[in-house]
Amino acid sequence: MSPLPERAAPRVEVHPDAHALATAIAGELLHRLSDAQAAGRTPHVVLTGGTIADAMHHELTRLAPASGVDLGEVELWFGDERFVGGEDADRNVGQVRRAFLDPAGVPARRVHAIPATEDASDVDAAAASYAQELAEHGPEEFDVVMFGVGPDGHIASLFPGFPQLAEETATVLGVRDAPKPPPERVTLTYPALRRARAVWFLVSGEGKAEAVAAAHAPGTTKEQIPAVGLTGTEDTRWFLDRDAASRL
Ligand SMILES: O=C(O)[C@H](O)[C@@H](O)[C@H](O)[C@H](O)COP(=O)(O)O
Repeated sequence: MSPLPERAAPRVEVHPDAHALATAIAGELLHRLSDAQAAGRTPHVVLTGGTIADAMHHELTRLAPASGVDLGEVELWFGDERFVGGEDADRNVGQVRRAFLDPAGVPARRVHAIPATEDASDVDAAAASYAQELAEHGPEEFDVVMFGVGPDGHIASLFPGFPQLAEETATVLGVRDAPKPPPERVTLTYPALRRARAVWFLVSGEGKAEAVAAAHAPGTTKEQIPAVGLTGTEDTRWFLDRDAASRL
C-alpha cells in the first residue's frame, strides 16, 4: 500500500430535517458515482446501517433511475456488521437489501456482505474472511465511505475506549461486548476506512447533537469520539439535520 495522501478538512452541511438530509446525501452519492464512472472507474462504496442511512437508501432507490448511474458497475462494501444469522433482521446488509439493493436491482455479485454466523465460526474468523475479500477485491481507495454516528460518537463498530481504535495493521476486526446490542460484531478499522476519497458522516436528531459538538470541539480524541479519527483525501463532510447541528 502506498503512503497516505493529504486529507480534506471536515466540512459541515446542515439540512432542515431528516428527509431533506436523506435526499441530499443520496443525490450527492449519485453524483460521485456518476463522476467516477465517467472517469472510467468502477466506484467502491462503504455502506452503513442505521435510521438515517435507511432513509437515504430509499432515496437512492428513488433517484437512481434518473441519475444515469449504472448500478451494475458499483462495488458495495460494509463498514461493519452485527454477527448474527444471515436472515436476522439485525443485519445491516438485510436492511440495505430491502431499501435499496433489491428494489434498485443491484446485482448480487457487486455486494460484499460481511459473513454471518452460519458462514464463520466466530467474529475473528468472520473478520479474517472479510479482510481477505477486501485484499483480493477491494480498491486502493474507496470512492465514498459513509457512517452513521451513535450518541456516544461511535462509527461502524468502533466504540469509545475499545481496543479496535488502536489497530494500525489489520483492516477488519471482530468485536465482543459491544456496548450497543448485539454484542458481537465485525468492523472495518481505521487503516481500511481512511483509504477514502470521501468520508461522510450521516447524522440526524437531537440525540446526536452532543456527540456532533464533541467531535468538532478542539482537543477531542478518537478514543473519546471515534468519528474524530477519519477524513477523506478529497472530501470530509458531516451531513446533519438542524437537530443534530443544534449544539455546534
Ligand atoms: O451498529 C449499530 O448498532 C448501528 O447501526 C449504529 O452504528 C448506527 O449506525 C448509529 O447508531 C446511527 O444510527 P441511527 O441513524 O439509527 O441513529
